[in-house]
Amino acid sequence: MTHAFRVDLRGIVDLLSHHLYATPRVYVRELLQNAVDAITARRLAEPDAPGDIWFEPAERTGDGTLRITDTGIGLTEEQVHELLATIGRSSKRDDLGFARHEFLGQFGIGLLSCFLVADEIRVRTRTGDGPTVEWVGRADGSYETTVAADGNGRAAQGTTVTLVPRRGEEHWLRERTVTELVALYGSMLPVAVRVGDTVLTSGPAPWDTNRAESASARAGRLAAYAQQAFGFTPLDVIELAAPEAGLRGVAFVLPTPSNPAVRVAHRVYLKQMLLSEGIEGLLPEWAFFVRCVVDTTELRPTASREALYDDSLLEQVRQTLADQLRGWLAGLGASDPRRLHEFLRIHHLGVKALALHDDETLRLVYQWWPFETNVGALTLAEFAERYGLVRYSASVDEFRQMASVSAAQNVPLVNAGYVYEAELVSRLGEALPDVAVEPLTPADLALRLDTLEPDAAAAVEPFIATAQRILDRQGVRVVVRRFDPPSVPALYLLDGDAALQLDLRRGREQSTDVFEAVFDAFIAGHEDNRPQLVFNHRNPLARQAMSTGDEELAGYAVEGLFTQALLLARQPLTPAATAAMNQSLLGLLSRAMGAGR
Ligand SMILES: Nc1ncnc2c1ncn2[C@@H]1O[C@H](COP(=O)(O)OP(=O)(O)OP(=O)(O)O)[C@@H](O)[C@H]1O
Repeated sequence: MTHAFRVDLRGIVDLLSHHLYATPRVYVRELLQNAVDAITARRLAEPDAPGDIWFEPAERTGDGTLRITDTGIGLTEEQVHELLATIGRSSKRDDLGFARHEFLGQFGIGLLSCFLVADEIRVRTRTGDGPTVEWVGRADGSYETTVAADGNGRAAQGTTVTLVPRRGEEHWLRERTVTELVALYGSMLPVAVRVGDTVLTSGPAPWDTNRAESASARAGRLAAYAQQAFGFTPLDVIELAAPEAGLRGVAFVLPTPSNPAVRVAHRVYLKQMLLSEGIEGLLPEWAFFVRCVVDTTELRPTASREALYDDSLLEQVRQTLADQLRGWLAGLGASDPRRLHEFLRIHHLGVKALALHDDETLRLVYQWWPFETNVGALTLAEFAERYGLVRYSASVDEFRQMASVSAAQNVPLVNAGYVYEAELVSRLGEALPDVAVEPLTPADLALRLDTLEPDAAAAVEPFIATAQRILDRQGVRVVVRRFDPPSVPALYLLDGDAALQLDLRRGREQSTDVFEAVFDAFIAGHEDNRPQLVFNHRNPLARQAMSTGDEELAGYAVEGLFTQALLLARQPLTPAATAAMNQSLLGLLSRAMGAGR
């Protein structure tokens, strides 16, 4: 024997309230939507039928209930049983079960959201010349249907829904809340919506064009809209259109930096009714510098109406809108460089992220974004024009170590150590074939420092041996070179490999016996990858330290110059380095004051 499923309405309401809808506010949206759909359905056969929706909040009805009346198509008694009392049944799907294009609803569950705030839903409805049908549905799952006696029916075709509040939820049905929610969801609807005596529909969408309006008046109006809707005055407004999804709208460029890790939520209307203010995924991830408001006729909502269904149409729309944002950005360089500068100052992170995948944006960064270099702030275009080769450091630390020395050696250097920059600069070579780029690491720089003449090299051997013995415990390799500027006595050079080796050595020092062998395996064969301390033979003080016969003094000088070089390279002082600094400072002080010997 076949049985039909039975549904526990209490369970369903709990499911809706706790898992489907984010807030009870949506009950207003669902009621509005049903009223609009009913008017649409009536107008299919009767194009001039009235289109009015009227909310009477608790203060007005006087008995704590909320009434909402529409001039829509209404329902017959049979339809009431079939549609109102059957969860999941909707009149807005075609014979094949697809959502019908002209309607907002489709799932056949929206009315249930009223149980988030009401214990009882009463419907009085009349279609054509038929009798008025009354339906009362309760949150416990029971319902009754009656046909109103002659003389007690509705005067006109349409439907009135009355919500009897649930205990503790009465505030949802009061005038202030209802007005706020109707204005939020319904202000752009093409039918007249009233709460009490106040009309809350405010006509066309903000982005609709009006021939009588000047461009600056339009810009001012849209800016005012952004201020009221989102609380900021946009840096610029970008027009959006994706005809494949019947989508129109605007993107407001944020006037302050936004966090790229946080996806921006957009305000999306579906057939002129607000779907949600928190729709994500409308734009590609890199577009975190705009907030949009759009209306679409074709994109599909999920059943909760809190999100858009992520299908191929949405993917296509994302591409279309991405192209429009890119086009705006590219055009700004030509039309309004000042604004572009301002935009880049605020949103360079987003633009750089985009430039990683998009050549046009990469060219924009190349042309307009000022990089830190060791010859002042320059755009890459200016840098390439002046020096031919774009030599760059891929880390801020390495740039700091190399900046002054490489400048003194006529090696102009770009700091590409900030987020995305190294990848961007290295991509320049592929995207712009005329631009030559080359990374520079401290190890490369060390190779460019002049070695000593054989005699001089032999003379400093004993010093190198002493210095190396002292600095072995610091994990650095001692080298003597000649380089500019002569004012720098010693240079601490640490590149990526050396940094890894240093970490491994520190790890080994702190590890237990078991892991020592593991660390050793990684360290083996990489002894020469230690950071280098390069003494400058051109620096008088360094040379004095190299030639003094006083071994104690030389030792203090080595430790002192080492810690100074470490600090100049903005490296952290390890306990061993701190000990070396103290020893050197105290030793030198005591020598200077003649207390030692
Ligand atoms: N004001 C109304 N006038 C006429 N019919 C209505 C009205 N409200 C609801 N109905 C009927 O009841 C059905 C169920 O409504 P419900 O809101 O639960 O679902 P839906 O609007 O079809 O879909 P969705 O779950 O996407 O909102 C509708 O399909 C419609 O036929």
